[in-house]
Amino acid sequence: MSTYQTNTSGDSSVTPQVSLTGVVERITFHSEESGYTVARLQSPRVRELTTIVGNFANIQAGQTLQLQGTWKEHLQYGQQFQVIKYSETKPATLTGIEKYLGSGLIKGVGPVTAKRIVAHFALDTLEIIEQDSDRLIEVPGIGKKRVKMIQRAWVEQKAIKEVMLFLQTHGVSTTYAVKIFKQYGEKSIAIVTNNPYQLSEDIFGIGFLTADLIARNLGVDPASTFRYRAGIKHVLGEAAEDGHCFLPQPELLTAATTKLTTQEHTSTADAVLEVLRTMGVEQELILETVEDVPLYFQPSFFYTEQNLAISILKLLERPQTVDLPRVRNWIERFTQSHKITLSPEQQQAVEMAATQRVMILTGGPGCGKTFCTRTIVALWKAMGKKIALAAPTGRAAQRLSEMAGIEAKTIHRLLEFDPATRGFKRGVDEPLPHDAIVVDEASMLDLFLAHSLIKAVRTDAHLLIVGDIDQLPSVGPGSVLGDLIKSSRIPVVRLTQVFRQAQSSGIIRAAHQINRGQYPTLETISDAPVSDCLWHSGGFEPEHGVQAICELIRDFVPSLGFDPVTDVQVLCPMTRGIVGTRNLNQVLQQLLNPPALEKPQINRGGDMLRVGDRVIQLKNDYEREVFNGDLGVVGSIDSTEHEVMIQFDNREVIYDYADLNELGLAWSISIHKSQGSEYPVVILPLYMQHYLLLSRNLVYTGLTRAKKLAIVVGSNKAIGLAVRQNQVGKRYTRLPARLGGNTSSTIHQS
Ligand SMILES: Nc1ncnc2c1ncn2[C@@H]1O[C@H](COP(=O)(O)OP(=O)(O)OP(=O)(O)O)[C@@H](O)[C@H]1O
Repeated sequence: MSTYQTNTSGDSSVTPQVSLTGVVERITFHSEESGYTVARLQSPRVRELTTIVGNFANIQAGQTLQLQGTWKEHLQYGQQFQVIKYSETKPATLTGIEKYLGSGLIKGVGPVTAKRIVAHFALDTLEIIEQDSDRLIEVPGIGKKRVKMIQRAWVEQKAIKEVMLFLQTHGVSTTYAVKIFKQYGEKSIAIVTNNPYQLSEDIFGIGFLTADLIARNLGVDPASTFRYRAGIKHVLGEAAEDGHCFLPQPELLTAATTKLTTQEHTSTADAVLEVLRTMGVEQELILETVEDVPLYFQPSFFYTEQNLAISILKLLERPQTVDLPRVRNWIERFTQSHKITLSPEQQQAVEMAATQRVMILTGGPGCGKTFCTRTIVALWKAMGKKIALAAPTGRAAQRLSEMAGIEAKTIHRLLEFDPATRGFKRGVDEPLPHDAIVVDEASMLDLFLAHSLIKAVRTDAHLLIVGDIDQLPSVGPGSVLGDLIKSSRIPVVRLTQVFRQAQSSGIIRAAHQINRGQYPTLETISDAPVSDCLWHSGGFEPEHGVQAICELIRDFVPSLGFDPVTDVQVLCPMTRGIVGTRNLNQVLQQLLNPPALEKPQINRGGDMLRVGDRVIQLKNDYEREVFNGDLGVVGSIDSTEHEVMIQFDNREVIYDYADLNELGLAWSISIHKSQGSEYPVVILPLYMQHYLLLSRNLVYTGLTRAKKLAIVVGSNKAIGLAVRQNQVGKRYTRLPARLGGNTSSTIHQS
């Protein structure tokens, strides 16, 4: 039996503490994050169920609890028992045991199996599972495989409980406790006690602040070098999340000093500098001094940037001998037979693809990048080259396949990612077998992916990098496409002419206007719109915007023949706020996928995830082969196996409950996450509440995700501000300098 203290602030001085015993009948609400729980308890000899409220680590229906707390009168819900402390005893009645076993506590045992087990072993059930679990084979319908599964799950849940108890007392939520356990197993407590900051390196979702809280609860000295090192790395990690490959010393010092100062401890720049220098000497960080400014890199960033530059220079070194008149002849015959005319810029690009090993093709929407790429692919085919097409995301690869008429792969797949080694099979030692490679949506290439790709390209192969430089930079660190162009080392063709077919599109016109810093032409919404690029003022307040978005999705969009559930994507500049993704997801879920009896759902940290919900993957998961930004739909929820099935395009992928924080609702997603994808209809809320994030390339990227219809919702002021703002999102990188490019300052902000 274990005793747990809950965090509820029961005012015991006013109402006396009393004891209460009972069996948990059902859980009304449980927050995985905080453990805050509302449950219904059946007490012996009491007819009515009691509502209990408090923080619980791992509460399950069927548990027998002994509680201490106070009675409270809740204005809305009446009398409740506010739990201060609780302990658990094993259930003692047949029904209690059955409920406990079947509550989902053990993977592999649902209510039906629980009934069978209890019918066989009666009151000895729990003792047998604990001490003589091989006997489970005696239960009809349970085979050897299931026995093994139950044995494993039983041991795991016991160990989890222990780890939970330890972590809860040190301020960690139950969700993270499960993740910590999954990562470290039985070593969890030892690792956390030894170095709580390890968690922030190993576990997705645990950052320095959570680790710091645990460390504080464990009594780690706030002035310890140990803590300072973790704080400095954390600041560099945060900078990487903002896209930087390094930080100059002054910025790093300021940020780390602030981060390391707490109520009990004041950190100083001198103290941080001392630790920073040691980290440099010990190569825990790489120090590079440029123009007298010390720059600090995480080692992997430094070496990757350096090696990427070396790989590119190597590709550029190999000369290419081509018979240019023959190429021109081929282009003439090709364009004549296909009855097309290439613009001079396009002609230049096609010739360059034959004569240069590496080149970049850039330009805005409708300028014919795809058209040109198709011609280049045809030329390469005619030259007898073995060709590969790739893009950073599944969606972008799919689009490229459709447009180019040959199979395109994600870069991960092209490079043959191996989940076992967490590395790519293709690389310097085993390069790609292709003679010519096209990589599309190159604005999404971050430092690491670009390096993995380029080092796998044979030095005698061709590489065509296609991308729109005005789009948002990659989610990951670096600004590779921009840097490659800036270095002036790689030949670039910029397509600038918008083709007639594209000129009629209001979306394309608005995108080019935004790029030039002009207020875009948007048609005010009406019942019979002419343009495909519309504007709805969205009222004065963000609340009105939410209402407007709902009405657009419910009434307007279907009136134009679009499906409100599958065709529309709401893209927001940010997560927080009333018109942020978090709130809109709640509202749109209610509108588009409301609760229903036939739709199972699970509570995930206070948010519901329901069958039919649109979801987005939030990190690269190489084992499941699902990548950051992939969209799917909740297909089914299995409360016995603790698993959720997500349908991604044509693939079903299973998630354990504990891994559900890899997913977020996607009725509304951030513009950043939408890169590389296109949707029939895009709704783009832009409000002054977003002003810190509003920028030209953000709105440009959001708008150009729309294939058939874009609706901007929000104030003119916010749209105007975004269009004028061209200076945000600068990133620290040294790639242009490493390529030996003509950069005025070598400490580069791309
Ligand atoms: N040389 C050309 N002659 C005739 N039409 C062209 C030519 N180049 C492009 N187009 C047409 O212009 C339109 C836009 O071209 P394309 O789709 O290749 O642009 P893009 O730069 O790839 O745009 P996006 O970035 O939006 O995908 C298409 O309808 C295409 O067929």
